[in-house]
Amino acid sequence: MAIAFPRFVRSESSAIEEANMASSSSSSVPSPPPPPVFLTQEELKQIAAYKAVEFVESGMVLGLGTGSTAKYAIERIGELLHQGKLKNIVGIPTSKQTHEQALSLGIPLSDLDSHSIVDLAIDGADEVDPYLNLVKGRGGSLLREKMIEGASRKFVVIVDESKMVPYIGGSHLAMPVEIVPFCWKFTAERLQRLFEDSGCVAKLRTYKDSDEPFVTDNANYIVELYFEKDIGDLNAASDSILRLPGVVEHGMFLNMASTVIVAGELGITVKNK
Ligand SMILES: O=C(CO)[C@H](O)[C@H](O)COP(=O)(O)O
Repeated sequence: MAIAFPRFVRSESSAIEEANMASSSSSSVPSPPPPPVFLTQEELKQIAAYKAVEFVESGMVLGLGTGSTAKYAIERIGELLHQGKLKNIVGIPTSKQTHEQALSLGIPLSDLDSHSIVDLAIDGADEVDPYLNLVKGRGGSLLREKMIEGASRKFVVIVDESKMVPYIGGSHLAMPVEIVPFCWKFTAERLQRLFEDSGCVAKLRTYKDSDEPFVTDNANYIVELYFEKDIGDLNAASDSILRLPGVVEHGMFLNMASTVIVAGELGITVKNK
């Protein structure tokens, strides 16, 4: 699919790169401004993903993210490998779904046991706050994502602008917590109680159109936390969640992203830590 690239790219922490803004006409009659380009959310995701793949170099060990945005980055990596523009790439997939996609594209795969240091990971996110803290895992892969992205020298996050929030929990959508299935109600209640001052409601994730609990790639369940109000100190919240027996991992990725690429109607913004 042809991509309608936005008219400029803005980097907040380094140089500002503006493209296609100047008129190429030398006539004295000013040419009319170009018509506005309206991009779909899918196109924005693809634009962010392709921009992130510009960071990929031959010989790298790559963390391959999960979800509808990461999918475009993996597709692009596969394409560049086939064109011979990238060579000797090793991918470490963050989910079974991504493993399947990467296999189908012929991307050589490995794992953290064989490659404990990852050069670059590229993945989507559900929320990004102004400090580049993230919520991830609405696709259910937060544990493997956190292990692989936590082992990465550089972690590039790709989002469309709808994912930007003023504070973590600010979308009022779910913040996922992976828990063991054993006595899940007990763990869910304890999680809800931890954040009762923030109006937290904890719900077990089920499959769409079914009451069956959603089961992660690690054979665990996911409890989704909904907050009415800001949960405040994120590191304290993280510690208190992880201290609960029964919790495996949560979807707050604090201080992990090195770069966030945000694709919006007006262009791409590259935010660096
Ligand atoms: O964390 C994730 C999966 O566990 C995804 O990266 C996150 O949910 C964003 O997904 P999408 O790009 O489809 O919006």
